[in-house]
Amino acid sequence: MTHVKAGGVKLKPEKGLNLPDTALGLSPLTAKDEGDLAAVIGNADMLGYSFVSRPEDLDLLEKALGAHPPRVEKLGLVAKIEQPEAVRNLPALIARAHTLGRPFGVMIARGDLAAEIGFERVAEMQEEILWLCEAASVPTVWATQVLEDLVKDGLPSRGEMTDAAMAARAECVMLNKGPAVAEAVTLLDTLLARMDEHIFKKTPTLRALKSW
Ligand SMILES: Nc1ncnc2c1ncn2[C@@H]1O[C@H](COP(=O)(O)OP(=O)(O)O)[C@@H](O)[C@H]1O
Ligand SMILES: C=C(OP(=O)(O)O)C(=O)O
Repeated sequence: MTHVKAGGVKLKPEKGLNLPDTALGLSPLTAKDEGDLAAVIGNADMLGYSFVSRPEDLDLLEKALGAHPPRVEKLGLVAKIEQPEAVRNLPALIARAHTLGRPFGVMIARGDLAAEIGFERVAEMQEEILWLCEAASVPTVWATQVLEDLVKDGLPSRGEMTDAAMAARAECVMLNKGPAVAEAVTLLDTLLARMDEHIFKKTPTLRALKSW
């Protein structure tokens, strides 16, 4: 441990650990995930795939889904982009996803992404993900800590209002759970409607892409 808030913090149980400089060689599809697939297929409209980083990861999931015939074409797939490798491989991931014949989207999973690439690089990588996805007509989800102070404590910070408004550049926004999540939905609705009149997506400078 090299850095901690003044006064210290308690590590909560079952928290994940990120080891950004280590190739863990973990599969993004665990035995538990495979066991849960039947319930997902039976109940959900889409499936969020955490720590997907290579096109082969998509094949792995597709194969596991194939074990539950008939094929559910309509089950959407959302690739949660949370590692530098996933940003680097995003064009290949999108190309492979387009062969699968199911709705496909990308989540900018800023929680793990920040832990993996460093907080100071998140905005930059977020841009890169938005550019690539716009070019490929892949819908994006602006996720993690959106209006977090409002959702948790009932009052938004100034900074998070701007972040939430900028979410208009994605096709979808994810809110995390909390007591004031209903207020956040109402506020987001207003904010995004205002931004709709204001901007259309983004104006990329199309600099050379380099995720890491
Ligand atoms: N580099 C990695 N770091 C952490 N988890 C990984 C990694 N690669 C694959 N995984 C898999 O992803 C799972 C974590 O998924 P999950 O907890 O759903 O993540 P999220 O934070 O996106 O919700 C782990 O069970 C693990 O098997
Ligand atoms: C969306 C994310 O994952 P989780 O589902 O763990 O919040 C994230 O890491 O930002």
